[in-house]
Amino acid sequence: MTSLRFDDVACVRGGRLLFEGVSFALGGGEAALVTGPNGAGKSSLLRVAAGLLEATGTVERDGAVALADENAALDRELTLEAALRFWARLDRQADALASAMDAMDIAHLAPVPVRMLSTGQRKRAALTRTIASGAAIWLLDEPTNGLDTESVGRLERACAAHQAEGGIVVAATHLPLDLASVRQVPLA
Ligand SMILES: Nc1ncnc2c1ncn2[C@@H]1O[C@H](COP(=O)(O)OP(=O)(O)OP(=O)(O)O)[C@@H](O)[C@H]1O
Repeated sequence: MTSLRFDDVACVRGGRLLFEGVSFALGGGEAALVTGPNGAGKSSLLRVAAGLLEATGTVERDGAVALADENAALDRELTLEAALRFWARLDRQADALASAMDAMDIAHLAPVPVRMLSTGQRKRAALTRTIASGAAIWLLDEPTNGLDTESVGRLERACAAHQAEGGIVVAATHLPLDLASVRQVPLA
């Protein structure tokens, strides 16, 4: 059963305590919104959840994790489709790519080199990579940054579908994001 649990988690970065006493537990179908001012540690919390950053306390995850942050890691010289296909093959999810591209409405951008994409298009591409990953736990860092209203709706529907299939969504954001079965994780 997919799950993500933080119990009394604290994180120190650059000699500074970012957060402490963070506890929450998510099961399949549930979501969390991580909020707080600039520098509060939202991105750091997602990296802790992904196992990329050390913290004290207990972090338990059951399920594969996909982190969508500002580093989309898409080859700028490849076409969008080729860049996404590279990751989909590695994730053994080649069959999932077309529907993920449709979900974020980027199929028409398939032949465009990644370096020519606009900010919002690049963001939609990064989210497509997560949607196509097959991972049960999505960690989304400022996922609506740069997205137009329609794209925010598309992302919300993709999250709803993922949760309906038993997935978990954790989003760090300053902007509203409508997620089902959501709890707040405020960082001071
Ligand atoms: N590699 C690093 N080494 C040391 N300190 C870092 C490192 N990366 C980030 N920090 C610091 O950790 C703190 C929290 O950063 P983080 O990116 O997690 O905050 P955030 O809440 O996501 O901020 P924002 O709302 O601006 O995106 C900041 O003070 C930042 O300078």
